[in-house]
Amino acid sequence: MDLKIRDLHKDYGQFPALNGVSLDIRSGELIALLGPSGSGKTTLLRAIAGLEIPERGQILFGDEDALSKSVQERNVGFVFQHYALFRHMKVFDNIAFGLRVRGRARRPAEAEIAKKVRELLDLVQLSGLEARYPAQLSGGQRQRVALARALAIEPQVLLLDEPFGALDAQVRKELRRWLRAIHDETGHTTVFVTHDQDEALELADRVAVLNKGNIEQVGTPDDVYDRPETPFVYAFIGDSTSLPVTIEQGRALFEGSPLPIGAVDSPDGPSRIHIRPQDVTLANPDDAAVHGEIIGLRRSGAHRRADVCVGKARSRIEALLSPETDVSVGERVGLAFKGFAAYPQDPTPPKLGLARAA
Ligand SMILES: Nc1ncnc2c1ncn2[C@@H]1O[C@H](COP(=O)(O)OP(=O)(O)OP(=O)(O)O)[C@@H](O)[C@H]1O
Repeated sequence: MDLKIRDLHKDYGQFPALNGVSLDIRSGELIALLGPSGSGKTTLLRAIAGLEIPERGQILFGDEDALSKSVQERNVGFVFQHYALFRHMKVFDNIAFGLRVRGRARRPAEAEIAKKVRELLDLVQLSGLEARYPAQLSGGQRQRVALARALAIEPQVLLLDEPFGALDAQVRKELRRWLRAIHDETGHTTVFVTHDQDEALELADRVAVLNKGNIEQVGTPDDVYDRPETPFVYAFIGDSTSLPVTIEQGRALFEGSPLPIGAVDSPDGPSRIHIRPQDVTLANPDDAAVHGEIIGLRRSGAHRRADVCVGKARSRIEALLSPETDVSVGERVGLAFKGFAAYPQDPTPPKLGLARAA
């Protein structure tokens, strides 16, 4: 079942939560809606489910107009961040619920429901726990029950709203891999809301990056990370810091001096050079065009991160260093850049570059 969303608008009073969103979701695809808090992810998911009525636009399930259908008719499976399991029902009955409440004509026989529930318990690796109540399960187990319950109705589309948001980091990571494996096994068209970029990049076939009710970019994890189309996507996905520059005939001038990053394919005028911490290397301060003072050093997983203050405006540039790098706070260092992105003040189009020594 593929999904087409066309020019969707949803306002809350004067506030446009969705501002003309268009998105094609392919059958069997796992797509992540990624964006900061308030960017419209949940509103878009709820509009697909039929829980929000948009002011304008179109939602097609295959070739059928979904907006003229009720929530029930759309037959979507929904999993929320805060497990909405029925507390007074055992795991088995929670999973069976969606099948049991169907009208008589569509309701399977109880033996068939039991078979389906057992298959799902197996799929979500909870066999043996069917007689427990939700209160007797861990958070991760409850979310797996919620997923089994959503899958029981054989939904046309599976919608997941930060399903692991309330869980601790280790459990989140495990469930992420587990969800991907289940998706590969069942092949449901799945829309997954998250504000966690690692989760989106690791899990999804494609990522739609939302900002202020608009989609800024849709692409594979590699597309959005390596080829961000807007400064927002560059800054939101992956770490980066930036320097104010002036572009003059393809050269980037930082406080009047040319940066040794080669030609910048960007219009003349004020601009910013954005740099990822892993693209910053330390150099001899007497030879480097950009130099500054280390104002902070901290351990970050397998690396060390250094904050370097550069120029008269004391712009902050972050560098990712090997833990053995022998530097200390207060030290003067030079900086070289292996890669960068330049965005004119008027933010399109982006120009990504590989820095070359001048
Ligand atoms: N029922 C409502 N009434 C008024 N404003 C709302 C309502 N629901 C959402 N909004 C506003 O619409 C915007 C988008 O909300 P939405 O929940 O879709 O964002 P989100 O990207 O899912 O955020 P989060 O990651 O925090 O859940 C927000 O600014 C929010 O305050």
